[in-house]
Amino acid sequence: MTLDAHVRVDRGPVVLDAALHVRAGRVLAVMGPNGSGKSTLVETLAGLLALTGGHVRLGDDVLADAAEGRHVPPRDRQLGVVLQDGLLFGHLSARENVAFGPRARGVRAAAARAAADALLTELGLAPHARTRADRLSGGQAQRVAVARALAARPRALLLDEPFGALDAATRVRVRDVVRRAVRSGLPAVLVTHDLRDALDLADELLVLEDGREVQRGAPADVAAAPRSAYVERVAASVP
Ligand SMILES: Nc1ncnc2c1ncn2[C@@H]1O[C@H](COP(=O)(O)OP(=O)(O)OP(=O)(O)O)[C@@H](O)[C@H]1O
Repeated sequence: MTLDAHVRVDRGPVVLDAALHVRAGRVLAVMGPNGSGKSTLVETLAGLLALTGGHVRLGDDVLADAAEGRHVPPRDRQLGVVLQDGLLFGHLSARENVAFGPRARGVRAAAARAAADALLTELGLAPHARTRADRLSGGQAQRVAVARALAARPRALLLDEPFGALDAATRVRVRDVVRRAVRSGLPAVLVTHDLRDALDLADELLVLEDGREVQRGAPADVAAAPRSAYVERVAASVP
């Protein structure tokens, strides 16, 4: 299953115009300065924003096409999405948040709970399975959001800064869980401000500035030959 998109979205001062092609089992990292359009890209792929031009396809499935006026609603896209504002159900426990998607798909309660617990354990959250989401720390909530995205048996992953609130050791652990999920056969788009995430996890790096692609390639190649001051700064941040 390949995620293939060319998205054009007019948003205030920035017009996002970006193309991507991510094969199953591969990760495309997206980096860029604040306001460059990274979240807009993820929200558009997820179906939360309408295209003003272009298309979003997943395998043979057309999720959006501006010319045809087609727009599949977010809940019908079967994507695992982590947005910047995690949007967990605050009154539900971590486990109930993660089990929510499988339950909605008709998985029986005990099986959904067991799957949620397995994911929470992998992500180091077993002690917090029963904690209400609104009582979790930022880094704990972020991991619950990752678990929830993976639990939904998605056809692709869209992750907007999913590691931002994590300490270094936890970050490595969560990256490993994401890597395994991707390698099982999902295309993934990962927005990050940390080049180490791209170097560690991504096959390709797309750099956006002002809504446009300024550089694209294997993460190490992009870092080795910066084509903008932003990329130069990012490359210098990793020894
Ligand atoms: N809800 C919104 N309504 C209108 N414009 C928005 C909205 N959210 C973001 N924008 C604008 O869209 C542009 C791109 O924002 P976006 O959030 O996609 O950037 P980003 O690259 O994800 O930034 P950051 O690194 O800060 O998360 C910015 O000019 C921003 O002001």
